[in-house]
Amino acid sequence: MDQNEQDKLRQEVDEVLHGQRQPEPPAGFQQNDYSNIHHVVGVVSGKGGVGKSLVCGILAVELARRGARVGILDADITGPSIPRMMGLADVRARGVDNLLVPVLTKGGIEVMSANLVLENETDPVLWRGPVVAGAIKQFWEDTAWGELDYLLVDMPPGTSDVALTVFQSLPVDGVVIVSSPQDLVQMVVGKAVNMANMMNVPVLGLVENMAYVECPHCGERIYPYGPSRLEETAKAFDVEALGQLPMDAAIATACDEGTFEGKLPEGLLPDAVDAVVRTAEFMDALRGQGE
Ligand SMILES: Nc1ncnc2c1ncn2[C@@H]1O[C@H](COP(=O)(O)OP(=O)(O)OP(=O)(O)O)[C@@H](O)[C@H]1O
Repeated sequence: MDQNEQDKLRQEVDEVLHGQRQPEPPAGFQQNDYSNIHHVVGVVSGKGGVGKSLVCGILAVELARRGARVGILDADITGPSIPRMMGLADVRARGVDNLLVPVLTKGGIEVMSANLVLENETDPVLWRGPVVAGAIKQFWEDTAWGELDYLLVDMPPGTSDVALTVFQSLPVDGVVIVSSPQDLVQMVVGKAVNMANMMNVPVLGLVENMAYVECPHCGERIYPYGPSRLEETAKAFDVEALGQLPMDAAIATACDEGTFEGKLPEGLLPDAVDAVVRTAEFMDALRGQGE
């Protein structure tokens, strides 16, 4: 790099740092001729292990039960849990020509995940950020999704550069934020809300997972972390409260055994599912106006 180029670069960095200019986003990923994805909805969390994949799975199953064509893009490349949960732990995705073909669950949900292309489910994914971003690009550009009403993206936890790649490169209509009761207190959820706001991605609302335990005898709800702060937190960040899920050993077992899709009780998180459908209808109306 010669002196002129160095000076130009330094000036650009300076302008970005001092807020006079926005960094250039990478060009959006392109859909291929074998995919027609109408709506993309992300499921995010401020940190790992709070049940983001679980909520992603619930939304997928419930939307499919309502008759929608649904896919899940598991963008949690280094910690993919969707295939096992959906009973696909021993299945591998096929390739046709230069395209990957998503794997179908028993209920007809299309899934693409790093675990479906690795030789063994237990192989660790030790890829650096740009390689992980490349995998997400492949799962979008080089995967034959066919016609889908909804593609749910199980996002990597937290606010990493991979999460930024998804926001910047996929046409995300909105995100559902998942949190645990402790996150609501520690404001971890604020990071996820702020990230979505900074990326101009609408927040559909907030789900609180593991909010309570239900007594198996009398059905009483016990709140091990104290009274729920879902409503209060949602209000503080000006987002919708989309419901709570109990801590339930049956859910954990169904995720581990891969029987989730069949065993999931009907009608979980109805407000979250409605929010996804409403957003899709709104986006359709907007796009219709633009035509
Ligand atoms: N409500 C719940 N009741 C019982 N177990 C749960 C519940 N929610 C999640 N789990 C269990 O906790 C573990 C983590 O859940 P999950 O994979 O959905 O979290 P995640 O936020 O997607 O994690 P990661 O950050 O690794 O992507 C899983 O084993 C799951 O079965």
